[in-house]
Amino acid sequence: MVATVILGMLCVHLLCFSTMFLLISKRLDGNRMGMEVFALGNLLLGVAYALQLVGGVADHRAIGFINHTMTLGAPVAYALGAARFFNRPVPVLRPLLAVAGLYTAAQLLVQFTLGTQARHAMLAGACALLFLAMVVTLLYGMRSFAKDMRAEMTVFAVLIAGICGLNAAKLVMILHSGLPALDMNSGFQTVFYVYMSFLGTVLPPCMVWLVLRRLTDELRVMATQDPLTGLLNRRGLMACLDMHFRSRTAGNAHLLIVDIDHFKRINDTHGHQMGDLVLGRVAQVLQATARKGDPICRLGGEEFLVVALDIEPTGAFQLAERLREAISHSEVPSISAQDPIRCTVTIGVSKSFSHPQALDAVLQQADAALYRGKESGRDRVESAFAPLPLPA
Ligand SMILES: Nc1nc2c(ncn2[C@@H]2O[C@H](COP(=O)(O)OP(=O)(O)OP(=O)(O)O)[C@@H](O)[C@H]2O)c(=O)[nH]1
Repeated sequence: MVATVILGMLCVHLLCFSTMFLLISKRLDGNRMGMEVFALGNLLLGVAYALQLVGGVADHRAIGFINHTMTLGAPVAYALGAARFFNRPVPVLRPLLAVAGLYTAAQLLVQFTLGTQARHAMLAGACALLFLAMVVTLLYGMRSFAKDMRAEMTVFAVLIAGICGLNAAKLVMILHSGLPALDMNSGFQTVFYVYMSFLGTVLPPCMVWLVLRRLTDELRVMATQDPLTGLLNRRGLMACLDMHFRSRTAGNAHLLIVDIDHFKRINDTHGHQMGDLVLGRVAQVLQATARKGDPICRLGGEEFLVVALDIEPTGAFQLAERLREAISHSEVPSISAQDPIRCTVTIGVSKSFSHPQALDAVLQQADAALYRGKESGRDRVESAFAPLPLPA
């Protein structure tokens, strides 16, 4: 009786959360993060349990076969949904239909050769294996594709290991005691459905949490990154500097403004699309040439900022020279099969600074130096401090 009531509540739970997942997936235009597939998984399991309530556990009519196929289809759907959550573009309907077809055929074969007991044992065994595969994938994911979600993956692995163990126990009990092991009044069935009900309550909020995490991570990136070049934007740079100067050991920094020369001419001659490629190339060269860890940002248009951290004025000037030279030697293949495009940059270097609030002041210094560089003929480095002799 207890297990039957729990099963009924579990049905309602699964179907309600199926609707909720579907609504969430409709709101997630573009990347649905697999929510529509999780909705399908819940629907399959909810309907399977509803059929079980109607026909009884050991039903060997058509309804029992459909129930088993749907029960097995649910974890397959969850696994496909998880793959989509981790950006694997897996198909859903075809694999599910294939599993349904194959499993129904296997059920018919087992039923007519070995009987109902073997068919139930097969379901418990297949579910245990599927859940075991999920636990292994989750443990592997913690070390590879889901490194940033270790805590969440651990929770999922522990919860799914529980249902894997219960299915394995069910298999052993069916093989040992036959169909009476499936009696809804038995202690085992009560434990089984209490645990399933616990999963049905705990897992959906965990799923919603994962989606929320993904969305907030994406928002954070969008708020701090320049979409064209993937470099930081001004807000991202401020956050980086805040973090850097919070450290007690942080030394002085210098700000470099890098401005592409005659960029308007590149746009006018080769088109805006080519101009965008040049911006991307300059961004790559800056990243490859500057020291690892030095924040680089696109200020807007054809202006970039590089913050050289923990550096003396001579070093900052030398870095600016290195950047200027690397950019003047780099090429962007032309879309229209003409000669590759080259560009030069003029760089203004600020005086040293040691706190993030100085950003506006050092920007002005570097900007004034940049202006002098443009006035003096471009493709050069100017600094806000006294000219330094460059090493031979
Ligand atoms: N392709 C492309 N062009 C942009 C973008 N943002 C700004 N621009 C263009 O960049 C050009 C900047 O021109 P100017 O400010 O006159 O500078 P410049 O031609 O590089 O001249 P100097 O800096 O004096 O050497 C303008 O034509 C803008 O339309 C962008 O995201 N993509």
